[in-house]
Amino acid sequence: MEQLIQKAILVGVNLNQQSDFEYSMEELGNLAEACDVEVVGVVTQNLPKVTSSHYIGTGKIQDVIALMEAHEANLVIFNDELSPSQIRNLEADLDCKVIDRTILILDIFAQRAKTKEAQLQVEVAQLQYMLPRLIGLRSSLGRQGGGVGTKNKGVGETKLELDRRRIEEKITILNRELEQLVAHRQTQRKQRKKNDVPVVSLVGYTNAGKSTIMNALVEKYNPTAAKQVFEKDMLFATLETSIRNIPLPDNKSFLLTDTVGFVSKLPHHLVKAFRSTLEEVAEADLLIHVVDHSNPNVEQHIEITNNTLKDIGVQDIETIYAYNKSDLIDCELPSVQEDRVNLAAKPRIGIDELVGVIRKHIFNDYVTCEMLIPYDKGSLVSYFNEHANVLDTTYENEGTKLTMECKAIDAERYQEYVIQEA
Ligand SMILES: Nc1nc2c(ncn2[C@@H]2O[C@H](COP(=O)(O)OP(=O)(O)OP(=O)(O)O)[C@@H](O)[C@H]2O)c(=O)[nH]1
Repeated sequence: MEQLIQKAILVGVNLNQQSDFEYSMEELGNLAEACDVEVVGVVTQNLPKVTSSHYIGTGKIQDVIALMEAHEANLVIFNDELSPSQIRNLEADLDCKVIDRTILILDIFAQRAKTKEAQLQVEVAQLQYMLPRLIGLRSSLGRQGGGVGTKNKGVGETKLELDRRRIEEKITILNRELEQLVAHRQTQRKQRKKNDVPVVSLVGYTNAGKSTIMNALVEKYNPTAAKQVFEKDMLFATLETSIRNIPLPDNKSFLLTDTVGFVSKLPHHLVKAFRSTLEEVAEADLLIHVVDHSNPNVEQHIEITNNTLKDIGVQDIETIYAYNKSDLIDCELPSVQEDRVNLAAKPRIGIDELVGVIRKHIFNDYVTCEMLIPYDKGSLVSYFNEHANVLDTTYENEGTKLTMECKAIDAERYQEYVIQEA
């Protein structure tokens, strides 16, 4: 089927002079591009309060019509979530399809979802969004085909024909299917906890380079591991959580997880639907907050990520900052300052430095010590060989002498054998 080229006008209302308004419009443009929509014009309005019937004032509607005619646009995208009646009124006046930021993000997620779990999560979010809008949508069914792209494989015309009850039933069925998948993942997570391997989670704004950092670490420390994770220059390339083991040369290891990237105003239904995926982050021992150092909006990206983390209940987890893509700007590379590393994951610069900072955090409850363990306590030597980082073993008259980095708690427990502690 031939794909219609979508040319869009973006519309935003700056309520009470918000300081991040311009940035939020720029982000809307990026989201539209991620959906293969060409942005041909932008209309903005400063308002103390949006109008309940059309969101923007009548004069601005004329501006939108004029721009649409000048650029042959066939789509109008609003920067905020619209009510069903606003969409209906706007479509009647503008005589074209009108969508909002939420639908746009849901659309991108629908296109990107690859695993069964992500597909179910997106579908639930789409149906939840549609539910209160059903009445409004029925009257303009022909136009409101659930998003911008013909590629959208989520809620399409056929689904919109379902009545409210059938949609509710569908949501229940999907949630049940999801529960089973989630239960499986929770079992795996419990197992990991039991194994006592620290979990480190990559978080950050979409496209910051999380997957690239993961691939760089896997390539260096675990090259025989499963396939590389998907890295691509597009928003929300990663929607699913991938987990890789990172074994370090001194027998220590940690698990690294990569998950969905964030963007401002991430739709509420979507965050809710993805909660199970994001739970991985909530249970991490350490977060690596990845930022695109070359992006002029880096401060906003950090704030958006921190706010989203707060929304999903992730607080009080130790965090280090990875200023990625530092090759694209003029700065010292690599460099480490306390909990921050400047690196460039793509050309593989600063990976060791990042691992150094990770180590400092996750293995910081270890102490270096020497123990002299009597020969009749052979099982203790085996224990340390398994649970500590043994640097040297010698056999003395009185017993086995281990020089090692062990858990501080073990050094305390077996204090009677400690002959030297650093
Ligand atoms: N120049 C440069 N480009 C990089 C660097 N790291 C990543 N990139 C590029 O940035 C783009 C995004 O990288 P990803 O690793 O997919 O980003 P992500 O954070 O996983 O993205 P989402 O899945 O959208 O959350 C890709 O085109 C990468 O090749 C870097 O250090 N330098």
